[in-house]
Amino acid sequence: MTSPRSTTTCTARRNPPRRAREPPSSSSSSSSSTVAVAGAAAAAPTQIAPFPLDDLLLPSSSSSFPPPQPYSNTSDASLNLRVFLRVRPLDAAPRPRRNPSGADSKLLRGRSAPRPKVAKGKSGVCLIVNSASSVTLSAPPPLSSTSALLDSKRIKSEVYNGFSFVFPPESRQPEVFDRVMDPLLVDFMSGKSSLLVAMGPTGSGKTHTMFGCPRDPGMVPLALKKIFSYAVGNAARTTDDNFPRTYYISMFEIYSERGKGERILDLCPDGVDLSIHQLTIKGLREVMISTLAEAESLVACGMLKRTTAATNANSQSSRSQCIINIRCDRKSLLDGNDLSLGSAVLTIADLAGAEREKKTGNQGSRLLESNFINNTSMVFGLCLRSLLEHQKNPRKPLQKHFKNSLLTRYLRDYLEGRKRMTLILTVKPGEDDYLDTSFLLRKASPYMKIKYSNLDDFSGLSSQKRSNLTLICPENFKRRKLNDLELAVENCDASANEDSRESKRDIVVDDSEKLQEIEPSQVLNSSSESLATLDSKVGHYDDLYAQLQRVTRNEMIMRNFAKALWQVLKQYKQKLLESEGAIEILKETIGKKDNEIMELQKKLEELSSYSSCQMPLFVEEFSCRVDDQSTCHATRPQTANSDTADSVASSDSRWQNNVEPIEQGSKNVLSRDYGGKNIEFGESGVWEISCPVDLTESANDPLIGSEETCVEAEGVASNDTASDLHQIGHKEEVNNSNTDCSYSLVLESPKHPAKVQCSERLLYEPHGYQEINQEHNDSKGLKSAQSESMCNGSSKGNKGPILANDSKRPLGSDVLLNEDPETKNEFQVKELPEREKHDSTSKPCNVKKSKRRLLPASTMLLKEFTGPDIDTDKPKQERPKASAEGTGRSNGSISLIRLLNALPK
Ligand SMILES: Nc1ncnc2c1ncn2[C@@H]1O[C@H](COP(=O)(O)OP(=O)(O)OP(=O)(O)O)[C@@H](O)[C@H]1O
Repeated sequence: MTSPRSTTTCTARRNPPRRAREPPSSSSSSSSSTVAVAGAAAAAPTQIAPFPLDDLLLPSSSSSFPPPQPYSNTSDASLNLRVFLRVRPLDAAPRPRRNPSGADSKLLRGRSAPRPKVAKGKSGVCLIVNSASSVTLSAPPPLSSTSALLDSKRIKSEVYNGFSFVFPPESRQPEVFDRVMDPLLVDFMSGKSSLLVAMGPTGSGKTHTMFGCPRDPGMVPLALKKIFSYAVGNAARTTDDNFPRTYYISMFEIYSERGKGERILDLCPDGVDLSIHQLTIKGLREVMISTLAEAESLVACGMLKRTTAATNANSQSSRSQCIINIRCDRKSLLDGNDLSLGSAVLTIADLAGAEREKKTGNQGSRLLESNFINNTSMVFGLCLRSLLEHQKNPRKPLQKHFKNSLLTRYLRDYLEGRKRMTLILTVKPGEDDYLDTSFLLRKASPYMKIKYSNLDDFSGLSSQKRSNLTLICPENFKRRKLNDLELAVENCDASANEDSRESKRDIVVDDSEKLQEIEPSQVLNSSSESLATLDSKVGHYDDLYAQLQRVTRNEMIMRNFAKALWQVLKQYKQKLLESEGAIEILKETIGKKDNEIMELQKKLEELSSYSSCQMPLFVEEFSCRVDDQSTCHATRPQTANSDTADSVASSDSRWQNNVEPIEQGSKNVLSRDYGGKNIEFGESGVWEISCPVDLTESANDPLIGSEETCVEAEGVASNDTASDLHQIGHKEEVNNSNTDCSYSLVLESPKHPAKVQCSERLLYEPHGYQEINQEHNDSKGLKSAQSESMCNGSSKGNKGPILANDSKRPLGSDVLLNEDPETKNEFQVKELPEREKHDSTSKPCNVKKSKRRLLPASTMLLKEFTGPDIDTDKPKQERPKASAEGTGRSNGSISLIRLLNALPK
């Protein structure tokens, strides 16, 4: 640590040294006191007399403002961030400075400082101070008629209020000091760290406010002056505070040279480039000061060293973020102990002002500096905005914007709300400055809503501790360990009463509330220890108390976390139980299904026993019986080569050809079509129609049983309807030998001829065909006619019209069979002209396809047996081919036989 005297001979690195001027004093008395202070301080030791808080709270002599109140004494526990606004005088145009010469002037090397451009004829203002906390910002009138039109809908003026105080242009530095700096000083001397930041566009007066000039000193010189004046004043007094304070100053700037990243420069004499680690800057010199003169000299050297340059907006524009730290350390020197009782730091930051390239006219490296300055300002604003949003909605995480610049990394504690900060915004009220001013006010005015409710930066002085023990927290207790503190307590109080100490420690550790109840006077009376010793003990109890609070807070956090974890585990357990219940139900269902499968397998095994039996031959039968007992009966014979699917197909065709009208007595069957499933009745009467089994359908799929039964009737006469043809009943017959089966309908056609669509498909495994016998049975006399099945060679694939030319038909009628190209199985039956001549009673009919398809129960049952492999709705071509092995019989067919046997007769 360099002594202050050695630092007075500093070497200005960048800016040439200014001519030292006597700092002006507000009054002659203060001036004389300053001199006296300097003289006294020169002879005084480095430790400065204690700082009485009461003196600070006295009305300020330099102004008529009410006495400053320390922020921490405000009744509002969650004090908002204080945001002051200072409006620069409009006519305080920056005076162009002479170009700094010499090697120190790196930034202005090789060119003269440009004169700031002063707008001509624009003397209007855009900012008006309404009250002590409110301003109105008005947009300047548009320059052209076009922009006037465009801007006509814009908001002309905005009111910003809620500022802690608005300093009008005519306000003086001491007024600003009283409002802004004095309360900070009170806190600072009370052991609380704080930060004052000046923000604003370039040339708005930040540096002027913070540092001022020798004739008009700013916040820093005035603060130093006040600190040392009180220190010296109290040194002459007798005071009960035996702990003198020591003050240190450190200064540094963060700058960017030619855009090569951020750098830190120690502004103290002989300072070098530094680096930042966490919140501390490695190698930063801290100069202990004991007099005001030393402090002012040190600050002046630092300001001369600071990087500045001339721009169009400011002849001496700051090109870096400048930070000054004033630290107050308090130590106990009693009993030979050198024990730090805590320290507070007052940080003052003068940020470089945001710049617009258009205004500053910066180019080259100056433009790169502008980028760095604007970027830092933006990051600083982002940090505050994030803090505000986080406080509004704690679910929003506090963004880590501070990582993006060295300045914000250094000020992290303040930007995350752990330490108190004060903002002073500086603006220019000119119309030309409207954009800059508007931007700053819009961005920074919301920061007033930032609250300080959880500060962890309290370091105590003895007087403060005695009055409010619960608020005291050491400045740097984070860096201390509990064991060290206990050891320090023992060292500093070797002569203290052991019992008293133990009891106090127990009080602190066991019950913090009891500690608050201890009156310092009682402690003093009951103990022979000196006040200083007691204070040191209390300070260490505070450390313990802080540790205790931290442990308690951690315990609460862990407890809440455990509770939440327990709830989650309970929910998982409940879900697990539900899943186990569902698994049990599924197991039961599976067991039932297994039983059913077992039963079905047994049935199938029984059915498979039929496989050894000889499969009866196909019998296709068509019978049509009328009410007068006459029966038309057609039987298809078994063909010789019916073991194959082709033979079945051919037999199908023959059967189609075999469809013919049958005339029986007065009842005339005009036509019937097994394949087309159309039967037309020429006259009224009661008809029983027995639809035979369509064995041809079974040819391709032996697994399919009774496929469908469609019955539809409608009258053919013009006025008839389907209701004229009544279905009286039906029956299904299957003989015991399973060789034939039929589905019979009893229909009544009382008035007019009608047509009936009727079909039943019972699918057997093809085995063979018998000869077809057509019989006509009549109760009065048996008329039988046998005919061979006719095959005109058309197969299933034959799509052309088929002329049924069966010479052996009883009535010798020709029927034209048109194969439906879609289904290939349904045919339309039309009578030939010869048939019309032959039968005068016949009428042409309009054959319509069946529109209603009914699945018989047997089909559905068969589906149940055989499963999804059987799909009767599929076209025949898609079904699996039947096994050509005529001897074998599939399970489906066997199941079908059993089903048919089970049908009610
Ligand atoms: N309140 C004021 N009263 C009188 N003069 C002022 C006031 N504020 C600023 N000025 C003058 O305006 C000029 C620019 O001020 P200053 O250098 O402080 O601006 P700045 O905001 O620090 O700019 P930059 O960000 O570029 O450093 C200075 O010459 C200063 O004397």
